[in-house]
Amino acid sequence: MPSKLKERKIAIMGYRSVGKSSLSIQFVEGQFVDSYDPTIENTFVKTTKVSNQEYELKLVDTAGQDEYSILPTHYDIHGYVLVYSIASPKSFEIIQIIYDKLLDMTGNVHLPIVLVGNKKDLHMDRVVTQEEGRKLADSWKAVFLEASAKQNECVADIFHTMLMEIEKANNPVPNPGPVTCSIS
Ligand SMILES: Nc1nc2c(ncn2[C@@H]2O[C@H](COP(=O)(O)OP(=O)(O)OP(=O)(O)O)[C@@H](O)[C@H]2O)c(=O)[nH]1
Repeated sequence: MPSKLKERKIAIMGYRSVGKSSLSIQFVEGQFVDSYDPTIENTFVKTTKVSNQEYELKLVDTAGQDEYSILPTHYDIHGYVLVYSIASPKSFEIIQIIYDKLLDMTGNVHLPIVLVGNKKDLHMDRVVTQEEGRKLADSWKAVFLEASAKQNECVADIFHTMLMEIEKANNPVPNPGPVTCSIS
């Protein structure tokens, strides 16, 4: 018997211009837009299936944050996708500040988080190594992925992994197995 549709809300956070909107649009609409249009706040909705469970996924694409930003408050967020660009050291610095603020804001010691190093297609401009990203995610006990919204690499994995992390947080069960794009 098919299980009931579950509703899940995910916030996508990170420094300006790291590709939060591009990842959302790639996942929801299957396209990449090369122009840059700063986001105020946008919500995307998509139904998707993971491990035989149907989800209605609401993606809250937030306005880019910096070290001085007050994080947007939503009380019904199930998980957080934290994005930096592998070509921007500043965005990697900021993601750590955002993480600290998130823990402060929610009062939780552990949140379902997927850390994403986006723009992995920009090989020549890489300044944040895979190792640095993985280490940071390990320190948070979060999942780490590198992705490219431009080349649609590992984009669906981000959101599917996020849903699995939320499931795990809600009812700890044995790990369903590795995801192709996760780096551990
Ligand atoms: N090469 C490359 N460029 C990307 C990728 N993802 C996004 N971009 C580009 O980076 C710029 C910023 O992308 P956005 O998706 O608007 O970034 P954002 O994080 O939503 O930006 P804010 O709304 O300011 O927070 C745009 O010019 C995109 O085309 C990627 O994977 N590879």
